[in-house]
Amino acid sequence: MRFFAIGFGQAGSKILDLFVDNEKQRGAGIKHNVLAINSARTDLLGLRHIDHKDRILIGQTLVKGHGVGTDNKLGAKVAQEDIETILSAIDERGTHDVDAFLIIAGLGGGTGSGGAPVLARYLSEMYAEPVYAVGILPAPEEGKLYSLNAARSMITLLKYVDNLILVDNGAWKFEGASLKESFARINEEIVRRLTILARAGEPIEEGMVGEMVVDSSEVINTFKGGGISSIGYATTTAEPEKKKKFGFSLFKKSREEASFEEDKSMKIASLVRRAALGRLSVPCNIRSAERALVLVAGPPEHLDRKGIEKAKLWLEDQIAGVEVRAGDYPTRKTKYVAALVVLANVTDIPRVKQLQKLAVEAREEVEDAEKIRLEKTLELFDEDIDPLF
Ligand SMILES: Nc1nc2c(ncn2[C@@H]2O[C@H](COP(=O)(O)OP(=O)(O)OP(=O)(O)O)[C@@H](O)[C@H]2O)c(=O)[nH]1
Repeated sequence: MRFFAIGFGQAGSKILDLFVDNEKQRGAGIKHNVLAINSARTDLLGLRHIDHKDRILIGQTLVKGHGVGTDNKLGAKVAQEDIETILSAIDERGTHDVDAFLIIAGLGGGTGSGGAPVLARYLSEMYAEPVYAVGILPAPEEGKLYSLNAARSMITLLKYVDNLILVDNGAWKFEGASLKESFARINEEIVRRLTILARAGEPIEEGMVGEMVVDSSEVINTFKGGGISSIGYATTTAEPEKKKKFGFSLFKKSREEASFEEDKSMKIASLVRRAALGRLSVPCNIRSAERALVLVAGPPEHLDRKGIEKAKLWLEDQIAGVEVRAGDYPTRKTKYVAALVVLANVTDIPRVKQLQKLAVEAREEVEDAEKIRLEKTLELFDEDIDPLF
């Protein structure tokens, strides 16, 4: 699955930077196109792995390289003003072998939160390829302004994207660590999921045979519909296969072998269950998902078709719809077996409801404060003095 991946704003660019590094380290050989876009010059300079030619500073006339200061209306304006520059950069890099666009942004800030929906709108109008967004939700302790930004951005994004994959910073904060301290680890978790998703439909390593191949078109079919998705992930170490000591008699050997195979398939099925029921990118009710996709990656001797089929049947029972796609990706470049579960088009997401409530409160407080400020300022000058002009 080849992405044209765009990191918008600080959070989005940092996550993309890590994704680029990860792909290089693994020698994945999948050619993604990437762009980091920001209105803050220093944030762009801080990136380490994205080529300088793939970094775009926007809004120089309006904010002079200093960012939009958590004002996502200004973020949208800045993106709109420089949309030609962004679209030309995308066009120059080419889109003919791209399977989907992926815009990554923190929804609580200004540049990414305001700019991502503007870009999504243009891309969806101009290109046939699906447009996905990875939206990072602010943690509750970041305050109501962040909630208002995220709620506004989400509702606009949903008008233009083919799917919005949410990540909840609040749910992912690591115990004992501050939110800022947790960022690096949260970003790693996001990148792990994106990396596996990117493996779908790509040529596997030489000499490896995937038993159940998931093509990029199956990912696209899972995500279609323009809803919100949550992604689960679980890993287990791929223990070296114990030398099979299968006794003397032929009968005994086949029984032990069967139980060994059974064990392997149970492990895969339970790994997938852990991914679906464990920490999701945004906590949601699995029973409200319309579709699901399972991808299992790991050393080939640890993958198991029966296990994946079992997991698939189990997921069919769990979700609201009936469409569950599943496949594997054998690789020797890891000591782990990893399972990714996409819960597509989920509708029961308490955090989204809560964010909207906070956003409405924030909007009302802003409006009230403005009204009071105007009244009080007028009261300050209620003596009968004429202005100069
Ligand atoms: N997961 C994660 N979230 C981040 C990171 N950096 C910032 N955030 C979150 O993203 C939101 C702020 O978005 P940013 O990307 O920093 O802001 P921006 O788009 O650059 O916009 P301005 O700074 O206002 O110009 C907040 O909710 C932060 O919690 C990061 O590295 N990882």
